[in-house]
Amino acid sequence: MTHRFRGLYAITPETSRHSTSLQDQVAAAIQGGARLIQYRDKGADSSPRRAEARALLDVCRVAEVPLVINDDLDLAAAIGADGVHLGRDDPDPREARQRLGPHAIIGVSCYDQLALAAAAQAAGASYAAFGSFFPSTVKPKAARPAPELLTEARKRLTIPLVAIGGITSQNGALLIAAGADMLAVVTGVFAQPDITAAARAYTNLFPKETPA
Ligand SMILES: Cc1ncc(COP(=O)(O)OP(=O)(O)O)c(N)n1
Ligand SMILES: Cc1ncsc1CCOP(=O)(O)O
Ligand SMILES: [Mg+2]
Repeated sequence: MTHRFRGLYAITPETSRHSTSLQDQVAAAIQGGARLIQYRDKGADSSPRRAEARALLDVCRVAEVPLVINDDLDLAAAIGADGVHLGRDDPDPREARQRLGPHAIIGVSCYDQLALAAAAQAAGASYAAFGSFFPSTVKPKAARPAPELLTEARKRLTIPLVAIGGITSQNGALLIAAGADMLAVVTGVFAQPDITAAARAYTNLFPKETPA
């Protein structure tokens, strides 16, 4: 069986609200092999966000690809999403685990800090995310770890490792070689004219797993 946390992790862009179009974009990313989808909307307006998240959950359920909600534990619980991604300004991972249950995906941002990742693992996180490894227009002020952080994290942690930030299909391979299980990407997938082809280019960076 292919590992659940291996491959492209596609994170939705913040665009004007056209939920049909966002659904189509996510479907295209899944078509290109995305293994995990995150709905990331930093807007304050919770009502359209709920509708959009529900619509994406429909797409993800049909494709049997998990949907994670960024920041908003209440929204994740309300729509029955597969999990939530939490950063330093977000709810505690222990609370999320309690609310969403033992099988939920609880992702935690660890920036450039191994200590945060160790704490996240102890708190029941499903994966630890590090980055931004490269300059990102989505989060220009993010911490900038070296890829070697992934190698160190691999030695110290047992949970899967997600790399994020300015990742392209050219620079992604070095992060996988350093220890990343997943590449989390916004621009390199969703700002491209052919989303499926763009997603496929990341998917192809991961060696195909042969059935046992
Ligand atoms: C997979 C993944 N990694 C990191 C982040 C960033 O989370 P956070 O630091 O909470 O910042 P916002 O995304 O909420 O602006 C993420 N969303 N996903
Ligand atoms: C949410 C987030 N956290 C660190 S970098 C980043 C944005 C990633 O977007 P992109 O893949 O376009 O650089
Ligand atoms: Mg956050």
